[in-house]
Amino acid sequence: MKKIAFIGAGSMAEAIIAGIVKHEVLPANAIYVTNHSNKERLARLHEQYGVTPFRDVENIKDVDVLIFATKPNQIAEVLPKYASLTNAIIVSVLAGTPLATFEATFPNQAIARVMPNTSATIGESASGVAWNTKVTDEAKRWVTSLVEAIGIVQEVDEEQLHTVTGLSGSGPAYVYFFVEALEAAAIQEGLDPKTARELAIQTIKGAALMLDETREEPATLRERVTSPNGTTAAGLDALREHQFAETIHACVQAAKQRSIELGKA
Ligand SMILES: NC(=O)C1=CN([C@@H]2O[C@H](COP(=O)(O)OP(=O)(O)OC[C@H]3O[C@@H](n4cnc5c(N)ncnc54)[C@H](O)[C@@H]3O)[C@@H](O)[C@H]2O)C=CC1
Ligand SMILES: O=C(O)[C@@H]1CCC=N1
Repeated sequence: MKKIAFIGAGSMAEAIIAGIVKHEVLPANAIYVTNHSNKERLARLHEQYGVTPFRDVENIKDVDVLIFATKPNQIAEVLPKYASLTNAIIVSVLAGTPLATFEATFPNQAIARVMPNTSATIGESASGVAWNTKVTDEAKRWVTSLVEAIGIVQEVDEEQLHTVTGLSGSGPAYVYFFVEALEAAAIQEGLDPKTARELAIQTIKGAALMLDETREEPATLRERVTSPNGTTAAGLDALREHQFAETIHACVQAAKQRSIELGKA
């Protein structure tokens, strides 16, 4: 039986654990998890998902896949503790941090850099993956099956992971921010909060499902909503006047740039 271990038990680790457990990729007790010091959080993860908390590397010496999910600035302190686990496939979900950082500790091992997002919680992550040169077909298959359990995955060059982070790693937050703004605007323009929330959620959900299920061009779907000289045209004109596309470009570029900086820290 395969055994995997998470080093770091924060939002991203929990989202991946939730997805893996829900899709029964592995028995929950074959998923080991540790964190810096928060015992209550590990106990809660055990209660909620059935995963196995651990403190000592001895408990996971036969682990098949080791998933690093600490913050980028915590990894230097963490890596030496796991240097003895030379049989494990290494997976990192850290933003920015290059494969080379992991290769310094695990020079002969298969290593995958994965950039998931928190929609992994419900099996809807949009993930990117890049591999090191030591990766075998079997390791690729294994990591891919884990990442597919939490959503879809696109293979990219390592350098492109910075852009993937700016698009889909951080992307859920942009969508939530958009919904916050949409709701606030609707409330200011006369709706009550509950009605604004329900309509905003269903609008995002319906539009996302239309994109996914019809596979039509976003521009085609947009045009179908937009009657000549109608309400949507007026709304879109206001977005253009306020530099919507330029704002989104600045957003993705800033997140990409921050990923590059995190990788150099
Ligand atoms: N939150 C998100 O949406 C996404 C996060 N990521 C990446 O995932 C990683 C984790 O992010 P979050 O879960 O949001 O952070 P977080 O702060 O919630 O979790 C970090 C975890 O690392 C643990 N940790 C710190 N030092 C440790 C040590 N010495 N030994 C063992 N565990 C230690 C902490 O106790 C905590 O459980 C980051 O590198 C981030 O770039 C990637 C994609 C999306
Ligand atoms: O904000 C961050 O740095 C992490 C990486 C991608 C999403 N959250």
